[in-house]
Amino acid sequence: MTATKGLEGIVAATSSISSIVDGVLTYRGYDIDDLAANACFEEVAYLLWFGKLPNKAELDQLNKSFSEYAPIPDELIAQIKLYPRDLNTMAALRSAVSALGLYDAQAEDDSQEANENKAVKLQAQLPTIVAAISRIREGKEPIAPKQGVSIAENFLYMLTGEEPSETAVKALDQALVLHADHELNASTFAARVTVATLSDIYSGVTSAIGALKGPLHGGANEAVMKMLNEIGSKENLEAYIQQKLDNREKIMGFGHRVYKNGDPRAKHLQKMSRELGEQNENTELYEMSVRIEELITGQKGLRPNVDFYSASVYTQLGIQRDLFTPIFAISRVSGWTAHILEQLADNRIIRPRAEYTGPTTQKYISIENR
Ligand SMILES: CC(=O)SCCNC(=O)CCNC(=O)[C@H](O)C(C)(C)COP(=O)(O)OP(=O)(O)OC[C@H]1O[C@@H](n2cnc3c(N)ncnc32)[C@H](O)[C@@H]1OP(=O)(O)O
Ligand SMILES: O=C([O-])CC(=O)C(=O)O
Repeated sequence: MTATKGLEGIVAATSSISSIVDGVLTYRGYDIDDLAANACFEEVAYLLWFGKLPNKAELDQLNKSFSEYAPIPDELIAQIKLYPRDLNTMAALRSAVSALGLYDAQAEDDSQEANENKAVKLQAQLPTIVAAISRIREGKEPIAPKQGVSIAENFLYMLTGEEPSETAVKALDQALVLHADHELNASTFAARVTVATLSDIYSGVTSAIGALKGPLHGGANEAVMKMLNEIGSKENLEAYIQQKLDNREKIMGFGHRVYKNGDPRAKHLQKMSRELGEQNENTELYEMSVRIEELITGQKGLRPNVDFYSASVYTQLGIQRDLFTPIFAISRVSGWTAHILEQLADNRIIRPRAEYTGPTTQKYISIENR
């Protein structure tokens, strides 16, 4: 038995949700470029869960369910108020989603119907939880979700209590579409492993949030912004990057296990970053990002992934850095739950083997003789 480090190249599941073939990403057979240009996030969530684009009545019904489920239990808000103010937002989200399951009477109902309903609930409630965490840690009261508006608009509204601009809603909506699913990435795999033991959907999503938090995965978008902040201005950029390269440090937001010739989502986020900069009449963050890309691609041959330009996009939308990865989760919960449903529809426990490399033929030594 020989292990493959990081399971590189191992095909560990069949899936009909999303695919990456020759650098082209599709959700249920629809090219991500097509969806990014034309679909709203709610349609994409429906597509991921149910395998087809919704018609008008189906989308209206889904939006109605999102509005109905978006409020979170008062008990959960009370718990979030007990979290430390200097919390890590992803740790708080992980804890809150785990607790959310306690307040769902359907949590242990493992019928397909109940699980589909829980997927919709989780999608509706994650934005409310993230906005509540953000406000409560600043000593503010959470803002109740609005009825009848999109997930992107509602989230931005719940952060500040102000009506977001049409540009901001459109940009966030497109970012949500781009982040919704990505085949067997680490967090989705974690979700599938968890529910494959026939554990519940809240446990699966809690596992996934824990996996997404790390800087080698979803946490990279915050790490990119930290780097841009550390660089500070264009004048410092070349020396900063060169030093990182000389020290053989990783440059966050670059490289990918599957894409070796570029992540198809990055160009959309790059365009969004440029357009937001032009509208704000300040393109410095965008220009710095482009220069970093030139240097890293030029010297290392590495291309930006989805996390690289999302950092400057979210910052230009006025969103705080430590909400970037929670926003990723707000989108990806659609994909996680679609994969959970798919796993459960044809389940087998996921239990690979390990190649043992420890000592052998040891004999027990009594404690006095050690
Ligand atoms: C949503 C997402 O999860 S997208 C990914 C987000 N993560 C990041 O942006 C973090 C930075 N990137 C990385 O750490 C990696 O590229 C990963 C985790 C994305 C992929 O990891 P792997 O598939 O294991 O790639 P691996 O680490 O084998 O990279 C191959 C080589 O490129 C180097 N490399 C990969 N990414 C980077 C990077 N961002 N900066 C510098 N060097 C890098 C590696 O050090 C390795 O070099 P070596 O062969 O000399 O040791
Ligand atoms: O697929 C991966 O390994 C990481 C990624 O880009 C994602 O989850 O969107």
